Parts: sequence; C-alpha cells; structure tokens
Amino acid sequence: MSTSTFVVSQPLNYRGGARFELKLMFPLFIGRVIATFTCSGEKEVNLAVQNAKAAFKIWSQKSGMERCRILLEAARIIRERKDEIATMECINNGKSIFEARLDIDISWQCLEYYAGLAASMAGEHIQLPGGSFGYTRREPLGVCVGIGAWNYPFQIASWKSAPALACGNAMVFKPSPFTPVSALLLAEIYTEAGVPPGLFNVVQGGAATGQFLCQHPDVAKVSFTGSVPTGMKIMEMSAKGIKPVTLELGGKSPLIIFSDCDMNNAVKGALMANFLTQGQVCCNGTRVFVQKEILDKFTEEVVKQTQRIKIGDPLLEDTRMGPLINRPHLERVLGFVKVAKEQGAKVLCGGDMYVPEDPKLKDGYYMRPCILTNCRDDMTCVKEEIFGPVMSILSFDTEAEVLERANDTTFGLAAGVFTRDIQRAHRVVAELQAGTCFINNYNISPVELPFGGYKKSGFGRENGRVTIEYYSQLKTVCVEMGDVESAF
Ligand SMILES: NC(=O)c1ccc[n+]([C@@H]2O[C@H](COP(=O)([O-])OP(=O)(O)OC[C@H]3O[C@@H](n4cnc5c(N)ncnc54)[C@H](O)[C@@H]3O)[C@@H](O)[C@H]2O)c1
Ligand SMILES: O=CCc1c[nH]c2ccc(O)cc12
Repeated sequence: MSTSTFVVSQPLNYRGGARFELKLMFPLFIGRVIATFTCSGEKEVNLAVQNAKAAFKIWSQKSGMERCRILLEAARIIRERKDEIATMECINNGKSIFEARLDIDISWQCLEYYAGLAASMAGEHIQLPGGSFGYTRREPLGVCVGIGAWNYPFQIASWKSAPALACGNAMVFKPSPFTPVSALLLAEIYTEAGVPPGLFNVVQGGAATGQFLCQHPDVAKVSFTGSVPTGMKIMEMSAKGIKPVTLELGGKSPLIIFSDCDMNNAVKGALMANFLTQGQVCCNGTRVFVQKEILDKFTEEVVKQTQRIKIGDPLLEDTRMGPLINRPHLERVLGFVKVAKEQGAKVLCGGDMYVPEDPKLKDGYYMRPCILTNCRDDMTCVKEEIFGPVMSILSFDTEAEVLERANDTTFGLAAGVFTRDIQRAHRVVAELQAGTCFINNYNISPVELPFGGYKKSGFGRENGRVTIEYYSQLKTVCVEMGDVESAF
C-alpha cells in the first residue's frame, strides 16, 4: 500500500443507511485527486434530517441495554477493521499511520465507553410529603448535528456520535470538506452493527451546508469542533433556534516546565504537546515556559529530538510526521515563522518546507518541525494559534510570574505542568485557566476523562460521564398520591 495506489469507495454522502452520490473534486496532499463529492444543499440536508427524525422514533424507544449492545458491536467492528480505517484516515488527513492507529483505538474505546453508560442511564426517585413522590427521566434531545474539523476526522465523528447515540438521539454529521472520507466508514459500521437506517447520516460540504444544518428547525442540538470565528457563527445561528451547543474551539495552551522536573519526560512531553498530527492539534501546548535554570539544557535536548523526527510518506511504518493539510495552510504556518523571525525570535530548527526524496511526494505540503527561542509574550507566534508544528520556548523565573503569563490569553483549552513537586503541581493546575490540564504528560486522551475548553476555547464537554448531560434533557415527573389542595 502506498499513497499513490490508494482507492476510495464512492459515493461520499450517507443517508438512510446507504451512500448516495454528489460530485466535487477532493485533492489529496500529494496533489492527486482521490475522490469526488458535491456539497449537500438545502434539499439534501433536509432529507438527511428527515431520515434522522424517522430513525430517532425507533432508536429512542429502545432500552439502554439494547442501544448498548449495538454500540458495542460497532466498537468491535472498528477494532476489527482498525488497520483499514487507519489507512483511510492517513490518506484523508496526512497524519502518520502510527498516529492514525492510535486515533482509531481511541475511537472504538469511546463507543465502548458510551455503550456502557447507555445501559446504566437512569433518573432519580425523590420522596415527597404524604406518600407523594417525584422522579426524573433522562431523555434524548432528538436530531443532533455534529460538525467536524479536519485534524481528527474519524475520532471527531466518534466523539460526537457515540454519546449522542448512547442517549437515544439521531445524528447528521458534516465532516470538514478537507477530510470527507473516513466518517463514511463510521456510518457503514453503525449500519452493519444494527442501528436503524437514517440514525447516523453524513452530509458533505462546507460553510453553506453547515449553515443549513444549524438553522434547520428540526435539529435539536449542534456539537461543533473547529475555529473560534466559526464557533461564534454556530452559536449565533443556534441561539436563534434556542438550541444547545457544544463548542470545541481553538487554543494557545501553555506548557510549564519547572527546574525540578524529570528532564527526559519533560522533553518527551514537549514533543507530544507540539508535533502530533503535524502540530495541527487544538490543545497543543505551544507556549513552552521553561524555568531559567534548565533553559539551555532543555532547549538543547528538545531540539536534538525534534531534528530526529522522521518526516515523509504517512503510510510508511517509521514515519512520524506527514504533510500539513493543504497548500494554503502550509503557507499560513510558514508565514507565522517568517513573522516570528521579523519580531526577533530565533529559529533553532525547522520552520521551512521539506521535500521528501520520494518523487511521488515532491508536491506534498511538508514542513520541518520548528522550535523558536528568544520569544516574548507579545509576539504573534506566542499570542495566536498557528495550528502547525511550531513550538515557542519562553523562559521564566517564578511560579507566580509564569502563572500570570500562562493565563494571559483569551483561549483556555488546555495546559500542562512538569514538576516533581506534587504540591506545586496541584497548586499550579488549580490556578490555570484551562478546561483540560496535564501533570507530567501531555496530549493523552483517555475517553473516561471530560475534554473541553474555558474562555474562548468553548464550552460543553466531550468524553467522560458528564457528556451524557450535553446529549440529553431531564424530565421531572411529580406524582400526587393524595387529593388536590386547590388554592381557589
Ligand atoms: N477544541 C477542539 O476540540 C478542537 C479540535 C480540533 C480542531 N479545533 C480547532 O479547529 C480549527 C481548525 O479546524 P478547521 O479549519 O476545520 O475549522 P473551521 O472552523 O474552519 O471549520 C470547522 C468545520 O466548520 C464548518 N464550517 C465552516 N464555516 C461554517 C459556518 N458558517 N457554519 C457552519 N459550519 C461551518 C467547516 O466546513 C468544518 O466542517 C482550529 O482553530 C483548531 O484549534 C478545535
Ligand atoms: O484537536 C483537538 C483535540 C482532539 C483530539 N481528538 C478530538 C476529537 C474530537 C474533538 O472535538 C477534539 C479532539
């Protein structure tokens, strides 16, 4: 298997339990077109929502245990087809096959986790005076919309659909038009596992298709993963229909490395925080604050290890970084490096285009991972989300100082701290304004833990038990066991 021989099944829209055709060119990162699709317009979006509504009637009547069995079966199929799905994801996005396999593992684990919760969803019984009582029922919302970014295409579809379906909802999912293919595999797997036709639909398209979805009167909820500007639009559209939203948006997260850290782990953590998926990860710890005493040693080691990262064909087993998502994005990231230099940053490694030796890959959107020093807090590379393989190193003296600087951002998605001092670790994370904090590691995503942002990085959560609350509504039933005492 290589990037030049890969064939994608067509068509790429999925409604009522089957694929249907629409046409548009979909270019691959090596410059070759691998699939075509047409954006779903208002009519197709409406049909998908109507299919979902019909399936919702059936699915929402099933017991939690029945939904659990079907989700477990879907998880089993994903696990069984892991290599095939990972290969598709690798082609879809450009991330290395090594990472794509990890993404697929986290995806089936997510389905397994919510399958378990589906079976145990329950309300409360509350005793009232005179033998009367009340109880609560946790009920589904209806047709939920999922809109995804291009960096974790299969995983985003899984993180949204698994809790939605576990709670008894239906979903219409729109992947990013840059990564349209892998969500179709999830749709087919759900069908094979036994969900009713129409329960999980895929509509292809960009902003216009997303708008039709958000504005549709029969859509009960929107869960969005993407940029802050698009998140604002999604929230505005949803507000008009009083629809709840989950927003997983961008970040510019701090990673704080104290001088008492385990240096080996801190260096590995900084690489994990910056270079997964070619640096195109929302929660990346791109502002790496290093305590002065260890700045030189840490910098030397992190540069050494960054230079060893194998860049190339993402389908090869030893590749760890593939190409960026597309040409405009590569140019944008390189532009950030240029501005950083103009503003006084020093490039210690990378930051330029990379041309692999393999002639098939010569038109790919590769760049070498970049480490910047001499950074100041007011520089563009330190303030703005770059969404590429660019780490900015900043030095600090004291805990109080670094906390203030780490929190001086409108984002609040994630943060990390490396230290051997357990009291300091907890004291620092308690002060960090971020929805997800890591102590002595970075960018691991166990599905049991909630994930989501503070401040402009969004609200609502994905993963963990709490997400059940974002895909369900609570009905209170008040039962009178005596006579009505009328006030009139
Ligand atoms: N917090 C998270 O969990 C998370 C995860 C991945 C990516 N992200 C963020 O996503 C961004 C990169 O992804 P992107 O470039 O795909 O983001 P984007 O906002 O450009 O697009 C995301 C999705 O929204 C759709 N969309 C665009 N305009 C729309 C509109 N007006 N109405 C409805 N839908 C619309 C796109 O087609 C795509 O499917 C980065 O900022 C990154 O930090 C966040
Ligand atoms: O890119 C950001 C973090 C992330 C990794 N996988 C997923 C899946 C779904 C999301 O909404 C975010 C993420």
